[in-house]
Amino acid sequence: MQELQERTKTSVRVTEVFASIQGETSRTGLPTVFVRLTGCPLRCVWCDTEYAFHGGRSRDLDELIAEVAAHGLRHVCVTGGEPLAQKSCLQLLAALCDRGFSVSLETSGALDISGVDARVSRIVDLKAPGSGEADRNLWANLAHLRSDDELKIVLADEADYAWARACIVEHRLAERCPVLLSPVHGRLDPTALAEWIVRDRLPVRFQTQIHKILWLDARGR
Ligand SMILES: C[S@@+](CC[C@H](N)C(=O)[O-])C[C@H]1O[C@@H](n2cnc3c(N)ncnc32)[C@H](O)[C@@H]1O
Ligand SMILES: Nc1nc2[nH]cc(C(=O)O)c2c(=O)[nH]1
Ligand code: SF4
Ligand SMILES: [Mg+2]
Repeated sequence: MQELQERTKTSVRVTEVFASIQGETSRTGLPTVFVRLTGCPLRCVWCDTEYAFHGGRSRDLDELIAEVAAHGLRHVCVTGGEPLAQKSCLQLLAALCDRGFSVSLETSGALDISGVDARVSRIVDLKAPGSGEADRNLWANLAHLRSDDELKIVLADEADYAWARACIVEHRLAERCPVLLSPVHGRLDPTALAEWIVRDRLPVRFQTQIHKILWLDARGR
């Protein structure tokens, strides 16, 4: 019996668990526990989290949730790597919701979001051409978005901005959920992006990664 229980225990591969200030999305500024899952099938050229592509440690779900709870915070952000690349991520998200946490998920937009627990706020990236991964966008995800989800487009240059603007019109993105536009850190001038958004009266929210103002590119922050 003991042996059977061991075998049926759910596990998930994790790179790091840490407490920080949420640096992105409309939850920006909230003290949050981050659970960074290992592995990603994409290779965005500007990715700031390449250290999560490999390695990590296989963690039992109950034990992982106990570690999250020990931080004593209400908000939890599951990210990666690409969290949805591991099937057990869906169980992790549901279990965190069951435990009463307010949960957000950061996902690339290349994997199906339809199986994610409805209590989770899903932050879905649309990959612009400058990422090198625009072919991976799963456009069918758009139909699953709810008002408490968010779309995020990270922009490397003005061509990416023009692409994002066209997408917003063509796919009526702003009618589905809030849309965030973010500069690639250290590459696109945030002021230029802010000015384009105001100039074009774009129905989006400008964001930058505030954790990089606070802690630069430190890991686990
Ligand atoms: C590291 S990813 C992990 C989650 C998922 N794989 C994704 O791409 O959404 C978390 C967020 O960081 C953003 N990001 C990664 N590198 C960045 C950079 N250099 N500048 C700005 N945002 C970046 C991604 O676009 C994504 O929104
Ligand atoms: N402080 C902080 N906020 C974040 N929001 C989303 C992050 C991510 O890597 O997905 C992140 C991160 O890595 N650090
Ligand atoms: S999908 Fe996310 S984790 Fe994967 S390479 Fe792109 S930004 Fe990095
Ligand atoms: Mg990050």
